Amino acid sequence: MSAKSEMSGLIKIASEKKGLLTAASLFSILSSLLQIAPFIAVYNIIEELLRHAQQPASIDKEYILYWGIFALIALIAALLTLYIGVMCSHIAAFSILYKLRVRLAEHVAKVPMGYHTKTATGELKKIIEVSVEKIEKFIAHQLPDTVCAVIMPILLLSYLFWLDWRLALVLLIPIGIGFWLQFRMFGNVMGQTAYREFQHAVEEMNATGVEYVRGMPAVKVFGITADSFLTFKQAVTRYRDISLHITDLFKTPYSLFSVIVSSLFTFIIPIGILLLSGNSGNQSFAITFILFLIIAPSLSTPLLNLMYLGGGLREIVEGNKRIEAVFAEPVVTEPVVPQVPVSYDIAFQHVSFAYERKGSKDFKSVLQDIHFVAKAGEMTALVGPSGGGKSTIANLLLRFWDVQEGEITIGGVPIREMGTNTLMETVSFVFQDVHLFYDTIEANIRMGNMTVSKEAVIEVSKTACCHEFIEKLEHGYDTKIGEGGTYLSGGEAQRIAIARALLKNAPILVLDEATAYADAENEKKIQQGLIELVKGKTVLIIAHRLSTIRAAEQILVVKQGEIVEHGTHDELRAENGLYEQMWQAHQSASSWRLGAENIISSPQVIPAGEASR
Ligand SMILES: Nc1ncnc2c1ncn2[C@@H]1O[C@H](COP(=O)(O)OP(=O)(O)OP(=O)(O)O)[C@@H](O)[C@H]1O
Repeated sequence: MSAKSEMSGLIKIASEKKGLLTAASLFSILSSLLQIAPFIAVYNIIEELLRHAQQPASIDKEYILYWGIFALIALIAALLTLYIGVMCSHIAAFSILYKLRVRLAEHVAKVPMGYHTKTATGELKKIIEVSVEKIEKFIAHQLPDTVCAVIMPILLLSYLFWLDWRLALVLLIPIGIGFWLQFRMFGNVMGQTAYREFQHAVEEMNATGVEYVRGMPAVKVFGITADSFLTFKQAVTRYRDISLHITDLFKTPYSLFSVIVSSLFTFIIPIGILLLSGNSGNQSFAITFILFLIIAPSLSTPLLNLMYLGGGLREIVEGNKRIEAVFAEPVVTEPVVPQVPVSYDIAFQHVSFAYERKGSKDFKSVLQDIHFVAKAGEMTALVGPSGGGKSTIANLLLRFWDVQEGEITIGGVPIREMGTNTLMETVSFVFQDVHLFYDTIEANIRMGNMTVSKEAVIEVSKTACCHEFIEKLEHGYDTKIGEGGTYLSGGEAQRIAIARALLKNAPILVLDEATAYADAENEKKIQQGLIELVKGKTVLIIAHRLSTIRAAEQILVVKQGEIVEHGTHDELRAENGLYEQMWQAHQSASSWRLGAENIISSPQVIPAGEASR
């Protein structure tokens, strides 16, 4: 991407508040102009002092006072206009930021859910927080600062040219060298690549640092061989190497630039003395020369600022690219006239699906020709080895991704024709990894249905076997999750999620390893409650513990993206195929885990994948 098109994205964002930003720039220029005024005052004061150097008594004190007051007023006005300019740019920045964040959040809510599984939450959080914050830096600071850094030297140089073109011309030499050095640092491909690599190294180090801290238990157990430790170590080493490379690359141009730009007056001293020596009686030239010596250092500040702005700009451009990448994610297509199903059979019709590999246009085929009907009012179970594609089948029902081949229908209506809202109202989902919000337990359960009574909340909680432990908490249903040390175990969180899904009372219920964390006793209780509550609903259940789906009207055995067997528990056992092997492994694992007596009727955890191997 060219620098021009990189910048155009930022300019487009900034143009949303064109009026305010134009005002900010105008005030910035005005402030730059007013900052020159004290130099004019100094020039006139020095001139008056030198003119009467032989007879100090004849110095026009009023004249000096006049220019003194002029300089003071100009300085106050410069500060005031700078303040107004900064206010305008900040108001513009924060309202743009607000809109940008809202637009991002709205867009993120509209992209297929699959996007959230491939994009790490931390990455998205960083884009919404950090990258957007950088836009603030650009609009509120960079834009007015750049205007100032460009306009101020132009105005000063014009004034100096007007005073004495020969000395001003000499000043252009170091300034020209300065710009050339700037270009060498940030403008050329090598500098840009190095800077981009440096940015990536910083991000990688931050990300792996977080991972390292999160994975501390594994690091403690596996020590320096723990993956997160090694990756973090590599990231730190890479950061060191690229920092050294950048330092090496920039050390000469950076030092030269700083030295040259900070000592502009050293360039005019020899020329000034030369001109003065050939013109020793010219007092007015002497004053001009002094003024040049005073003004030249003030040219350094905006020029040095330009250099820092150049470096900062790259960071902002990179941040903006990330924001644009989020906006470029296609949203779920919504039908023009959404259809509402009247019955709730789920049908997968010759569905094939492949995941897009991250960062490439390659696809990884995961499901091939999946064809089945999950009848309304019945329980359909998906079982099979790990990685076979069970969760993918369940996720496709919620349009996490759209299928590449075939069709998924509910009550005969293709899910693409239903509209997201109708689909979400029709299907209730309990994931293996539950997310609970930082809110009360009751609010977390009510998410599924805001209008029901407290009694109904308690009722579903009893069914999901969470009422008992909620009652034991200090504030019962009003306990805020995550506050005052209230943290729930995986099993407890899952039971709350089941209660939430039950309260939603949607005609279709999908349970993806919903009771995986429950102990055998609780699982049995939840099952009994569920049997009552799911009567009349279409249930799609994924379970590794085969005992939990024994009663399902239909069991589909999924292996390597295909349905290899289907039938009831008894039919599948009679087939003597993969299901029977899994069942046998499951049975022996249960007796091995629990002992020969089989104290609890429901067997213990053993992943089907392991069992089938
Ligand atoms: N978001 C994703 N992007 C790319 N590949 C994925 C994604 N999710 C799953 N896969 C891959 O798709 C295949 C099927 O995964 P899926 O989770 O559907 O299997 P599963 O049968 O539910 O497994 P398990 O029983 O272990 O939960 C696996 O090879 C997995 O690596």
